[in-house]
Amino acid sequence: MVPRPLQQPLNYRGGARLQPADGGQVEEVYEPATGRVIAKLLCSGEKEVDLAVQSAKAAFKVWSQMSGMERCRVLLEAARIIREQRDEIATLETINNGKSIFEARADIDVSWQCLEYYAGLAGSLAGEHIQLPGGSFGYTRREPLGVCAGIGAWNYPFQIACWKAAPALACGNAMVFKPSPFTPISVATGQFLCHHPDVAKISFTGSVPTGVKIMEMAAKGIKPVTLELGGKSPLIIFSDCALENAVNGALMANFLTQGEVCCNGTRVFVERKILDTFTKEVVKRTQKIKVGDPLLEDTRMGALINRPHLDRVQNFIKQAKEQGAQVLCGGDLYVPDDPKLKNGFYMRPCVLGNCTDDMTCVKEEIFGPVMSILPFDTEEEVVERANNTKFGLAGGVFTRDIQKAHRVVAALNAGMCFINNYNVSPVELPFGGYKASGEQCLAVPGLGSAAPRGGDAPVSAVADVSGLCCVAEWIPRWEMKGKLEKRGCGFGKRKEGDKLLYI
Ligand SMILES: NC(=O)C1=CN([C@@H]2O[C@H](COP(=O)(O)OP(=O)(O)OC[C@H]3O[C@@H](n4cnc5c(N)ncnc54)[C@H](O)[C@@H]3O)[C@@H](O)[C@H]2O)C=CC1
Repeated sequence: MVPRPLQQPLNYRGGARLQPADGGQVEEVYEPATGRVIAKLLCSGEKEVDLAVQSAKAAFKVWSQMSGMERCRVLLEAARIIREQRDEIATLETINNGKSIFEARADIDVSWQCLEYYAGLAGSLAGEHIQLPGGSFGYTRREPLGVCAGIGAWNYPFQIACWKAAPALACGNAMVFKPSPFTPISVATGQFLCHHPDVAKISFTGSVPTGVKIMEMAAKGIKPVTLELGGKSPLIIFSDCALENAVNGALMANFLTQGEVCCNGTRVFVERKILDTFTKEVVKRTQKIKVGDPLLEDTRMGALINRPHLDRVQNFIKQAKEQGAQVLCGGDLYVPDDPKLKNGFYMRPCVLGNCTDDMTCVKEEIFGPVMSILPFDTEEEVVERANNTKFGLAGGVFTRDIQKAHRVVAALNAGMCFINNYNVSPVELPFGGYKASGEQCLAVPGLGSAAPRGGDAPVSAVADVSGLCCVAEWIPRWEMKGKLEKRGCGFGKRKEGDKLLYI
């Protein structure tokens, strides 16, 4: 595992890679798999942010005047380049993030598919013609906002950049994107962006506390924001489920990307009648997950993002034990045999039993590979408990009773629901949540129930971006049954009374 040394500066603006014009504080970037420093990052200051925004503003003048079809061609070309370099980008993503190469490849596929999807929409964005009395008429135009700022989290670095950029660009906006390097200066960079008078909209993915700050900053400039924040989603397993599929779903819902996924279903409610059987099977399967070098093809769980985050996840487990939860498997640090990985940030995936709703591990987002199992007795009870959270990002139900399935997901206060499946997010569907999970969305007629992610037009709302799980490839990871045909079981939910069923 030899990462190529960075040959060029990281900042990209005005068509070239450049060192930041100011800031200049050096931060070390770690490789999660080995714990070693793989790059030194020169942080960007206020002047650099301004130069990036000015560059985007100049690009906006040209880009916004292009027709949708012209923008479509450019986006398709970008998608093609990413597709051709998929393996190389995925390798860098794995080195950078610690997730398995298997997952990283799927993330890159999602990224180019997202660009293709919005390229396809760009040519058909249109306003409306409205008849008025006496033969008069009015019309609406879809207009881009200007320069949009995208601020991303670290768990899906490349994908988040594409999710935010693709819809913004398709609609004629320009974008300045700031990834997450985990530094105080990077926060300042984000703040400069949010406060910049030439930034018209902010699209943010990250934690709830930062989301609150972003909203406060945006309010000062009266800028629209789109927030994709954290979650603590419920996964409800009824006794009439197909057990093996439900077990697979629980693994998928908890251990994807080392558990560092906002929409993971980490509160696993299991109907008491099957609690023992289900738990035993989940533990057995969890113990078989291959943890280790993320660049190896058969690795199914890589390293967590960094040491402080690993410590944080470990603390959640310690606290869970103190509060009475029982560690049924995993939760301990893992040191791979390969000596070059011995300083990596690994842990074994953890299943917690004996959990109750008031425990910290059940209430707070851990953002690591920790599943909490909670028994329940009735449908009414479990729906109430599932909704008893400050979050509302996703939810899942496993049952053979299709009426019950739809009844329960309709009752969940969650932006995305899965039936007999989990973490399937085709690009055509909206992605976002309720309550502190932060989505602010607008339905877009003609674009499905898309929600704006990356910048949109004031008179027209805009396109959304959704992550696209490459279903056919994802599912075999946990050996879920059904593969593509299971797609018919999922659906996205935009707001009450406006649900999008997809078949
Ligand atoms: N709902 C969704 O779609 C997703 C949500 N997330 C959430 O993201 C969180 C983990 O990501 P982190 O990177 O740790 O989140 P974070 O909130 O610490 O940082 C996110 C980004 O905001 C920047 N930032 C931090 N403080 C800022 C400030 N005051 N002003 C402007 N920018 C600032 C960071 O540098 C980074 O680029 C989890 O809570 C997770 O649930 C992650 C992925 C997807």
